[in-house]
Amino acid sequence: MGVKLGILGLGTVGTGTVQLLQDAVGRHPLLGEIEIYRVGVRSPDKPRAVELPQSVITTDLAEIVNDPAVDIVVEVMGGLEPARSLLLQAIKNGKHVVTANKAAISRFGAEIFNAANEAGVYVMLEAAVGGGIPVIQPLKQALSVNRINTVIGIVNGTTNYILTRMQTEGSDFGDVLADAQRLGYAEADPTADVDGLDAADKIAILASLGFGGRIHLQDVYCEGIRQVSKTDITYAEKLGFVIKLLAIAQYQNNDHSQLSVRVHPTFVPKSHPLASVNGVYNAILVEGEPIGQVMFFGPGAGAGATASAVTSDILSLTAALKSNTAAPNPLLTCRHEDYCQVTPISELVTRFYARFLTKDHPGVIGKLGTCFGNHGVSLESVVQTGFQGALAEIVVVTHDVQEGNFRQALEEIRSLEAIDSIPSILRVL
Ligand SMILES: NC(=O)C1=CN([C@@H]2O[C@H](COP(=O)(O)OP(=O)(O)OC[C@H]3O[C@@H](n4cnc5c(N)ncnc54)[C@H](OP(=O)(O)O)[C@@H]3O)[C@@H](O)[C@H]2O)C=CC1
Ligand SMILES: N[C@@H](CC=O)C(=O)O
Ligand code: NA
Repeated sequence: MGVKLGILGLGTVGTGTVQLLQDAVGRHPLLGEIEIYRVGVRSPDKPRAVELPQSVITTDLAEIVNDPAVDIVVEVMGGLEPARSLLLQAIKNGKHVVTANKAAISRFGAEIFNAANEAGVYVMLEAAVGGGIPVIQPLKQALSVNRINTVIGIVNGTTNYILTRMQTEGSDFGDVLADAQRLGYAEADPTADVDGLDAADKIAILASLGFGGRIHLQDVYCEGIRQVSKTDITYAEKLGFVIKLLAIAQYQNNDHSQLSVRVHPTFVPKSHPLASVNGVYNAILVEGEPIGQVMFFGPGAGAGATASAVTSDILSLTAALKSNTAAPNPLLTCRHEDYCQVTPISELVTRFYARFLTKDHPGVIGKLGTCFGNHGVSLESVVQTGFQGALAEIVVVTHDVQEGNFRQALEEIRSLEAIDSIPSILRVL
């Protein structure tokens, strides 16, 4: 007997998934056993890129998760509610679940996974991080024998696409964002992409898998790309860097009591493997013992890529249903009960890039140096390249410094009469 899917949502990802399932020839033979049984949408009369019998489509999503005939619920509708309630209801009804919804998992993961463990069903989420890149399954299975000490990646396709085009074409932020929306990369509300919130959801999920405990989303430090200007992109280029929105989960100095989880635009040295990841591509670099470094690279958003991840989860569940064993597979379930202790951003040790606009007074660079020195911040380079109107532009890159000390130095610098403004402060990898 076929495995019956109830799909919630027929937008970018839902449509891609249906297209893949309807075109099964040459793919895994088990796909032939999967039936698209019900599909839930908001607007049934919307023109669709896929053909489905009218009887399959419904606007009553509760009916899908409560239908005893449905084996697997595929949640590709997005948003927090009603997605959360529908997922929980499906689980309560004993259905396995596939979701691409990192926003719901990063916020309600504990509730959802506890319910799933209690009901003896699986929650699969390969599409939730890195789009089509297989990264959840490797962290849960193949890499889980390693002690992980770093997960660092470019995990938002929209912002990587925007930064790449700003860098290569000098394009304006707004125009490029509109293109990312048209291409189906951006979230329904692109604020989640641009302000780093989508990447924060994703690194919370990856950190949880890599570091053996749940993550409170509010512990993830998050900055987006709104403040990244063409001027900073040009300085980065001159200094041998590119600017990337990085999501990082890492033990500081190999100290397991110091887990830092954060998202921010970052100066990445051009020689670093993440520096050449451009456009909608994502990459996740995992460092563990004994394996060393492993990097996952591929398309991080878009219909086909994300459908590949969703359908691979559907396939794994189909195989589990077919194998008919009662005991849950411990490699597919969530084993976490406790939360990780996350170190505050003020304790981060990193390098910084800062750009200052100053009055053209003699001795300004010396005064900056004194303020930094007062707080133990040592400078790697100081450059004064030009003027913005009547104001001189000074750029500094520091050596490693504790963030709290750096911020205190900036406070002192802000109070200097010669300082007009500090338009940019970015961390350096
Ligand atoms: N787009 C991408 O590249 C990626 C997206 N994701 C995630 O996948 C999920 C889906 O994203 P995406 O496909 O882009 O989103 P879309 O906005 O394109 O599609 C959402 C779909 O869900 C339906 N829907 C939404 N809310 C309701 C509701 N309350 N009742 C009934 N139907 C509803 C919509 O119906 P209708 O069509 O009638 O409006 C639409 O078909 C999100 O969680 C997203 O974060 C993950 C990886 C990549
Ligand atoms: N909006 C997201 C979609 C995939 O998760 C992105 O741009 O990466
Ligand atoms: Na993935």
